[in-house]
Amino acid sequence: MTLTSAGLFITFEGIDGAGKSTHIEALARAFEARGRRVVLTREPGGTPLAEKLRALVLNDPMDPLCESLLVFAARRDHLVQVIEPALAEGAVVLCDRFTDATFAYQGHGRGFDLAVLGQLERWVQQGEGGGLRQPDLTVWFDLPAAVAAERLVAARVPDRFESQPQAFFERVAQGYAARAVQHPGRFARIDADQPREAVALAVHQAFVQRGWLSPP
Ligand SMILES: Nc1ncnc2c1ncn2[C@@H]1O[C@H](COP(=O)(O)OP(=O)(O)OP(=O)(O)O)[C@@H](O)[C@H]1O
Ligand SMILES: Cc1cn([C@H]2C[C@H](O)[C@@H](COP(=O)(O)O)O2)c(=O)[nH]c1=O
Repeated sequence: MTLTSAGLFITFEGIDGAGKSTHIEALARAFEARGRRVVLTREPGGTPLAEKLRALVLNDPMDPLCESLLVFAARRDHLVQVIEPALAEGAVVLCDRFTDATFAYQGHGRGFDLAVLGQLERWVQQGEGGGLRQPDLTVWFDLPAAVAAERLVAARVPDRFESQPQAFFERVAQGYAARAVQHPGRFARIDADQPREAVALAVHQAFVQRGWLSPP
C-alpha cells in the first residue's frame, strides 16, 4: 500500500447517536462547491467485502478479539480498495468512523487490550515506506451518553452496539477523549449538545480554520 498526501482524509467520530451522519452530507456539498471530488464512505464498510464484515460485526455475537480483527480486516480492504486510491487522485475522503472508533468501542467499551489494537493499527495502516495512514482531521462529536440515548430512542431498531447500556457508551466517550489527548493536532472537538444549526456551524468552522473551506 503506497501512501500519498495528495487528497484530504477526514474522519467523523462519536458515540452512537452523536449526530455525525446529520452533518457529513452538507460538508460534501461544501467541498464539491469548491471543485473538489468527494468520496463519502463509512466504517466498518465502504467496499463489498467490508460491508459483509460490517453485517457480521453489527449483528452476530462474538468476542472482543474477533470483533477487533473483523473491523481491522474491513479497514484494510477499505484502505486498499477505496481510501488510498481516492487520496492518490486528490479527492476529499469523508469517512464516517475509522480507527479511533476501534480504540473507543473495542478498547474502552469492551475493555480489549489497547496495545494489541495499536499493533493491529500499525499492521493495517502502514504504507510501503513505513509511514502510518492517519486522518488529516478527525471531527469528534462529543455528546453525553444520556443525551445520545434520548436521541436514539425513536430513531431505529438497535444493533449489537446500540443496544449496549449507557455505561458502555460512557466508557466509549472516555475512549474518544483519551484519543483526542493523544492526537491533539488532528482532533477537532465539537460540542454536539447544541441545536443542529450550532453544531453545523462549529463543524464548518473547523474546516475554515484549516483553510479548507470558506466561512459560510
Ligand atoms: N443537534 C441535534 N439535536 C437533536 N437531535 C439531533 C441533533 N443532531 C442529530 N440529531 C438526531 O439524533 C439522531 C442521531 O443522529 P445521527 O444519525 O446523525 O447520529 P450518528 O452519530 O450518525 O449516529 P450513529 O453513529 O449511531 O449512526 C437522529 O435522529 C438525528 O436526527
Ligand atoms: C469503525 C468501528 C465501528 N464500530 C461500531 C460503532 C457503531 O456502533 C457501529 C457502526 O454503526 P454506525 O451507525 O455506522 O455508526 O460500529 C466499532 O465498534 N468499531 C469500529 O472500529
